[in-house]
Amino acid sequence: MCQSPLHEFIKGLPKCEHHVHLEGCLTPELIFELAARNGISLPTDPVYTSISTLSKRYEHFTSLDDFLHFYFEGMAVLRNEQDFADLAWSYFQKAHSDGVHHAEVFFDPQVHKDRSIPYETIVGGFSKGCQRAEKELGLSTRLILCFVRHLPVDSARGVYNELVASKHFEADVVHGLGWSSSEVGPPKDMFRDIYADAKESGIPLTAHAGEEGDPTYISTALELGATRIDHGIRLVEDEELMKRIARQGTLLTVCPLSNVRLRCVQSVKEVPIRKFLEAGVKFSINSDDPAYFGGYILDNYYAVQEAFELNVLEWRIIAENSVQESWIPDERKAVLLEKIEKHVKEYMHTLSA
Ligand code: HPA
Ligand SMILES: [Zn+2]
Repeated sequence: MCQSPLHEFIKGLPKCEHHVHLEGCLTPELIFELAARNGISLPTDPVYTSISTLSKRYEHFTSLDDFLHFYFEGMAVLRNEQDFADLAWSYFQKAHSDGVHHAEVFFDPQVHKDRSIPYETIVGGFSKGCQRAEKELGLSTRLILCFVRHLPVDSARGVYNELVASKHFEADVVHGLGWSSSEVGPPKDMFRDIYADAKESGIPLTAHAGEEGDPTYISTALELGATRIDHGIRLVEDEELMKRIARQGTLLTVCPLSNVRLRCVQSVKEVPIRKFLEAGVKFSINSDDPAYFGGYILDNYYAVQEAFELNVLEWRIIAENSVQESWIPDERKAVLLEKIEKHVKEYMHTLSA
């Protein structure tokens, strides 16, 4: 629990989330529920004995790849369109209660297609969840199709071709592309050709880089056309690149609790929040895979507050940058900026009352 006097202010602060994997919202409870619903046997590994043994295992990831093993294994319980819709809806409800007004969410179609789930089932289910969140919770949402670096490029190309054929980008069903999964190992620029095609079609591009990998992973992502960087914490190791990112206004989508769980840092205090603020680097604070990393977006905001004791002005900058760099029309940005201003004013008023 956050002990800061700003606790209530942070809770009510209008938030945008830009870095959350819908499959990373698959809690142990939901894994067991969907396995039963779909008649799927869970792996024989004893960690799948119960919800609590599985939850306990999540507290001891040794690296990104150690986590990814469980993340990809857990997804096997998702079979039908309704499973995907229910998973997305479970995330949006939680995000809404944490003060999220706009959410840009990743999904990994290659991994599901690898298990013979059709592209239409995956996108159909997740977009149903998005539509429900827009209608019932008033959130704006964006689906970001994420390529994975541990599978062959041909598999990514196959999914990209399905996106093009479905016209889901033109129809506002899928709004952007990203890449994720194992960072160090596969070629840094493995999606060069796909990103070049997507850029030509005007599709917004982001990329996981600088999480475990050094800053050259970030510069490669920028070279390939990414206009946003997911994680990016190792940017601080390259002064010049950091200045360039600040100058360009490129957003980093930082995930503090993820960085601790995956041992990229030892504690949230090591996440370069202060350095980014001082260097004028824009960033948002996000949950990444909340079902695996011990917290949703508000837990990440609280963890940052405990570690850095930010003031109201600093939180306002973070919240406003999160809106400004969202992939939404200017009218929606104006609505969200106004909500932030109102929230700050009301807080200041309570202080002076
Ligand atoms: O944090 C992450 N990094 C890379 N790939 C991922 N896929 C889900 N979460 C992550
Ligand atoms: Zn991620």
